[in-house]
Amino acid sequence: EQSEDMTVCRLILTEMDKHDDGWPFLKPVNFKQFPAYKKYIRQPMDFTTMKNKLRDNQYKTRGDFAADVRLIFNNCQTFNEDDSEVGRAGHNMRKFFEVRWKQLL
Ligand SMILES: Cc1ncccc1N[C@H]1CCCS(=O)(=O)C1
Repeated sequence: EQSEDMTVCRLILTEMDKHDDGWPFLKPVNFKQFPAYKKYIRQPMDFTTMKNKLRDNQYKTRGDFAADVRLIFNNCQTFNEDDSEVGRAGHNMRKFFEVRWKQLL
């Protein structure tokens, strides 16, 4: 059911927003703080942008939603060393998402 699908998406996004390791992904990366980011990351994404897209009904399927979540963590791996605060948070949050995503299938 379409609306139930979006309920699951909203639930997972809320859980990721509250997760201890979610802090690097709450808001768009600041290009002033990270000038190289704009050059290397073609499609930035973050939890607040996703919340707004959900609100504006911009996700038609669960797949569309999952693609944006995976974009966040793929961008994180592209820009951050695995052995860094943000890099580790990204790996932890990706794992959290994928496990939760399957549980709520
Ligand atoms: C996800 C990400 N990728 C690359 C650089 C930075 C970030 N996140 C930042 C978000 C604001 C707080 S911070 O500046 O410590 C980390």
